[in-house]
Amino acid sequence: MRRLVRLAEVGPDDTVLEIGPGLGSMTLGLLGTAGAVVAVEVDPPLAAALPVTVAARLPAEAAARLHVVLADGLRLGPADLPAGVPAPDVLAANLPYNIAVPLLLGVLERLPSLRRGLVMVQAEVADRLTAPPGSRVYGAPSVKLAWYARSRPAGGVPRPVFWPQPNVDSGLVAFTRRTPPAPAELRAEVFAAVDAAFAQRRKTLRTALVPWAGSRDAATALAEAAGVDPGARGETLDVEAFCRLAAARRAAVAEPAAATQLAGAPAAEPGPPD
Ligand SMILES: C[S@@+](CC[C@H](N)C(=O)[O-])C[C@H]1O[C@@H](n2cnc3c(N)ncnc32)[C@H](O)[C@@H]1O
Repeated sequence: MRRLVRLAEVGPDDTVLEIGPGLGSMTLGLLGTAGAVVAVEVDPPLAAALPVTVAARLPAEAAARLHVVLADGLRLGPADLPAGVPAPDVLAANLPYNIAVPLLLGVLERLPSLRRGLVMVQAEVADRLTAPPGSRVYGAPSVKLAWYARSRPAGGVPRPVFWPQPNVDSGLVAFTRRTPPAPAELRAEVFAAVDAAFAQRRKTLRTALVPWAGSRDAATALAEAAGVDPGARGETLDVEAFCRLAAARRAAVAEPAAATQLAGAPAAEPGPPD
């Protein structure tokens, strides 16, 4: 946990968002350097115990920089953040592993103040989140994270450093927010194309995109309009190519002739990112 805190490189100008502080081992470290820590805990007894733990171990000045929020990180939005505290610019967290991907993508979507972060997740999830196109583990989480941020693996965390020892390995993911590769209003359509492409990842785009495009012909036409080989698989496409696919579909739906071809294709509804 000390390594995570050190690698997060937080300073007195940073407000750190920690999701799932649990017993507070990481919170204590973060309070050593951060200007403020907003710790979001869903479990009421743990949320109540955290300020007590911190007050018992740190000087009052440091304890005063902790702001505990009793909330579900999966629904966390700006309205849940403490008043009078600068909005968090850094996410530093040992995320609950079973919901790490939707937690990460969700806070990047709903909290635009987050500029960078370092999270600990299950090792396989770290590999998937940071995988480049063409990699065996590249998938929907990789593309969706690439919409929001540049990411990189920041090292593995072997089981024996934990007590009790978990039955999975852990990995760190560092990220820095980027300007999204397409306008925000296209995000749901891009993610719908991504979900379709990876729902059948061994299939070519002309087949895998049928549920999204409406038909095989429409999927082929959209891929060609986007400058993408319809015979390629989704795992070869970067986020920019998925943006071109989504833009092609938007354009086709807006055009009556193409809309006829695309009849029956479900429109992407704005929704949660994962
Ligand atoms: C330190 S994290 C995860 C630890 C470890 N990586 C794992 O997955 O087992 C565990 C903490 O996250 C909290 N937690 C779980 N789900 C949460 C959620 N949706 N929002 C905020 N906190 C959550 C739990 O109550 C617990 O205190």
